Amino acid sequence: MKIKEVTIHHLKMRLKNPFSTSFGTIDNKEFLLLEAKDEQGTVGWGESVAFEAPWYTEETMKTTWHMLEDFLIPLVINKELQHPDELGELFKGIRKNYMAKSAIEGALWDIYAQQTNQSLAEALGGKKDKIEVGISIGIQKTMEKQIEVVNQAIKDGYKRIKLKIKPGWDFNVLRTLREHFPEVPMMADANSAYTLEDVALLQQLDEFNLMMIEQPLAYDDLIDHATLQKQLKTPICLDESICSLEDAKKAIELGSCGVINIKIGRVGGISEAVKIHDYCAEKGIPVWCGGMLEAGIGRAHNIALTSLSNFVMPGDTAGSSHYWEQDIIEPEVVVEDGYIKVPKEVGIGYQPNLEAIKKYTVESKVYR
Ligand SMILES: O=C(O)CCC(=O)c1ccccc1C(=O)O
Ligand SMILES: [Mg+2]
Repeated sequence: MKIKEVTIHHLKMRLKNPFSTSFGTIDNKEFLLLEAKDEQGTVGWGESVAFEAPWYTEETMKTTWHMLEDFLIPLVINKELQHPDELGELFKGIRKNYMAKSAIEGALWDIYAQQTNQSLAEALGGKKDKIEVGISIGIQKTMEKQIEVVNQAIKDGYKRIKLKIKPGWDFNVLRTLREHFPEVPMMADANSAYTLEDVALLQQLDEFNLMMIEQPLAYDDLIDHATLQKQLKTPICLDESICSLEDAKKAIELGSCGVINIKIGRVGGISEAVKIHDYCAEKGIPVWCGGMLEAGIGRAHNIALTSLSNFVMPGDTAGSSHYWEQDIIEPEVVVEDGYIKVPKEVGIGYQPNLEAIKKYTVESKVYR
C-alpha cells in the first residue's frame, strides 16, 4: 500500500453522561479522526484517543495534531509499505507520542485488512466470534446515584463492573456496593491517585473480593507497584504504566502487576498491542482491552483486538449507546447479554457514518 492522502478531522461529541475520574470530569469529547487514502483509492480510518488536556498521559489533541502534521504524516505519505508492522521501524526516530502514532497506524491496519480481503480481527489473528464486555463507571455525585448506575449496568448485562475510586471515595463506596451486589464481578480503577503511604487503606480493599485494582500508584511507576503487590491479595492491573512491550516485560519481571490493561493508543498502535498480548500469553499474564471513551472507529479497533485469545477478561468496550446519542459508525456497537459480536466483514466491519462525522466535525485539514 502507498498512502497518497491523509485528512485530519477534529470532532466534538457530547457524552451522554459526564465521566468523572480521580482527575476531573469530561463531558464533551474532542478528538481527531484520521482518514487515509492509498493509491488504489482504499480508505482507512483511525481514531486518536488523546484528550484535550494531558491528565491521563502527556499527549493532548493538539500535540497529536502537531506530531501527525509535522512528522508522522510526512513519513508515511508516498512510502511503499507491505504491512502496518513496518511503521514501527519508520517511526523509530520519533520518541513516544504513542497516541499520535497509533492514530495513523489504525488507519493503515484498516486499509491493510481491506486489501487482503479479511476482517481486521482475522488480520490480527483473532479467533473469537464474540467478546465479553464490562463497563467503566465514573465517580457519581452521590452514593445513591452510584448504586443506581451500577444496578443499571448489571441489568444491561455487563459482565464486569469497574468503579473509579479516589481518596475519600474508596473504602466506603466499595463496601456499600459490595453489600448491594455481593456476587457481581467488580474492580476498581484509581488512575494513580494513591502512593505507598496508602498501603493500609489499599490492603483494606482486599476484603471486597475485587478482580483487580487498576493503576493505584503513579502513572510512570513500576517499582512501587511491585512493593505494593507483595502486600496485597488483590491483583494489581497496570494501565498508565504500560506504554510498550518493554514496559510490560519489566513490569512482569518485577512483579508489579498480575494483569495488564492494553489500550491501543497508549502503546503506540495495534502492532505493539498484539506484541504485548502475545508476550503476556507466554508469561501467563491475563490481559483485557481498556477504553478511552472512543467513538465508533476506535471502538471497532478495540473489538478486533479483543478477539485475540489472551483477552480473557471483559474489557471496557461498552456499547455505542452508553456513550453517544449517535455514534459515527453504522451499525453502532451493540452489547447483547454482555457480549459484542466480532464482525466478519472485510476491514473494521462497520461503515463510517459520513453524515454523523460531518455533523460532529469542527474542522478538517488535508495532507498530500
Ligand atoms: O469506557 C471507557 O472507554 C473506559 C473508561 C475509562 O476507564 C477511562 C477513560 C478515559 C481515560 C482513562 C480511563 C481508564 O481506564 O483509566
Ligand atoms: Mg485505567
